[in-house]
Amino acid sequence: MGFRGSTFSKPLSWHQGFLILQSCPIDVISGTKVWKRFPPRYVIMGFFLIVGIIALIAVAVAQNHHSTRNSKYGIVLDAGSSHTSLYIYEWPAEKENDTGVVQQVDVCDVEGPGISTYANAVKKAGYSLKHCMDKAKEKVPLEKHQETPVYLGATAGMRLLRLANEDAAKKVLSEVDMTLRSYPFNFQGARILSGEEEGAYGWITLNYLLGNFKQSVWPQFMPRLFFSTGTIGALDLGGASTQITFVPNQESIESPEDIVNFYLYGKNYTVYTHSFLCYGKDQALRLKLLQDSLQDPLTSRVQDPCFHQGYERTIDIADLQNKSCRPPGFTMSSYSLLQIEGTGDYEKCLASIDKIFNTSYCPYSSCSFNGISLPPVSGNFGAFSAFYYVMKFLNVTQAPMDKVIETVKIFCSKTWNEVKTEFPGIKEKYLSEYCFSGTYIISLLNQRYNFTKEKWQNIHFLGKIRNSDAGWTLGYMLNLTNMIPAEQPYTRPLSHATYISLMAISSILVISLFLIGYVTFCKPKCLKKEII
Ligand SMILES: Nc1nc2c(ncn2[C@@H]2O[C@H](COP(=O)(O)OP(=O)(O)OP(=O)(O)O)[C@@H](O)[C@H]2O)c(=O)[nH]1
Ligand SMILES: [Ca+2]
Repeated sequence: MGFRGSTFSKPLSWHQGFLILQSCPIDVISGTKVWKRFPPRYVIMGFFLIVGIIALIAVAVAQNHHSTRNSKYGIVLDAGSSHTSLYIYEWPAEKENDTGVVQQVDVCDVEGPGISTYANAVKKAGYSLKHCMDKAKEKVPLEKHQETPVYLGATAGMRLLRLANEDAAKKVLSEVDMTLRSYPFNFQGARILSGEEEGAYGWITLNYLLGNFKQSVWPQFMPRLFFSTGTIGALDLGGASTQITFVPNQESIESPEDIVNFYLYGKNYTVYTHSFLCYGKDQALRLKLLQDSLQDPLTSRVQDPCFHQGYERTIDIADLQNKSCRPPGFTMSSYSLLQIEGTGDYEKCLASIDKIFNTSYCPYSSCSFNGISLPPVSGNFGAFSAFYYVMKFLNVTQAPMDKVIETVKIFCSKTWNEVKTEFPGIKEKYLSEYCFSGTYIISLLNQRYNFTKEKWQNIHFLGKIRNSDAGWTLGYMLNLTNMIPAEQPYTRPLSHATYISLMAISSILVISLFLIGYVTFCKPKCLKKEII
């Protein structure tokens, strides 16, 4: 490759060569091809700019590359009434106290039912967890095993077992404890959460993942009206219990036993939370079936509007008459099997569901049901677990309340054959109960919690937030690992990535402006004879 332009009568010094490259247009000849003429200084500018951008991208990538080297892990097992799930969380060790840095990296659903069903075969309770624990050993780097905390929290299923048979509950927990202790992690215990804990930790999870606890530094310079530092309420529908948790207007709080006070990131939160045992989706259905069977204690055949026309189910009454969850006015029935025949009628289903709630008395200015105080619901809510599974199936997670009611009404009126044909891949246990579940959710949210048509629009049905499942487990771990500081940790106004990017952009701008200014204002003359 050679250069053709001004002819050189004698060898050039490097300085003259540099001046030539800078100042006069030359032809770049490659082989026999003469490339387009263009001013070399633009070549130099472009070259430096490209090099600069590549360097900056490399810095940004290197800077943000998340190596597991400084990562920490935590494992939480959610031993629910219907099933157990194992969650693995990871976070950068150096950022422990920031909000929103912990993220869920894996979830394993344990095969089989919840651990409370192993009351008569306690060994299976521990054994059932092995597969997921073995997977966790592979997922968490070997060198981190010893420092990784493991927690098991059991919820309403075990609360009911403890009520019915405390000794069996203890045996199940000790089997689970023994199994988890046999793994190389830092086991921190297996215990039954209270309903209030389950509600409160679910609220913490939602607001942590949404970054609502972070008191942004900007409001100190900007009026608060530009930045909402509010929190979002939490609605959890499990199999055996349901929780409602939110920050109400302070003057509307009337039942101190439903209040939890948090001091997080330098701010006080007075949170209302209540857990309704026996009002999770599965137990509510059992309450309704028991209630229906009382209509005529002598007959064992019941027409049920919450199941589709043509659907039949035979239920063992003994199974229904779980000692802990019973409807008001319950009496033992004289027969052992209950035959259900579906009739598929939303309005009648709603009416039969109403009967499992006692709304005849309220010792407060406002109640949800069964004499429990409920301050007026206000603000945004995240609704997860079965609230989400059911609304997602019915495809109404974003729909207004009227549309939800219309959809459930139409779905309930379908015959069982139509439903099975339309949804061939759905588990029959779930598919047969969506009519009941959808109606139950409407009854609970609209009639019991008084989410009016307007307030319904503030309910966000969600399964995950930024890849982490909504639920109590993350909040539980954050609390037990002290990753939610009472005081607001010092945070720079800009995140590190934003700072680097801004620096990079301004450097490119400065360099470009300099080069443009140089090219524009000190136009070099073409090389005079005398330089050569
Ligand atoms: N339709 C549907 N239902 C589901 C799914 N997963 C769980 N469920 C049901 O939804 C209900 C709530 O599920 P979970 O939130 O896991 O309930 P849980 O934690 O076992 O119950 P609690 O101990 O009361 O919290 C139960 O009746 C489950 O059987 C799903 O993917 N689809
Ligand atoms: Ca649950």
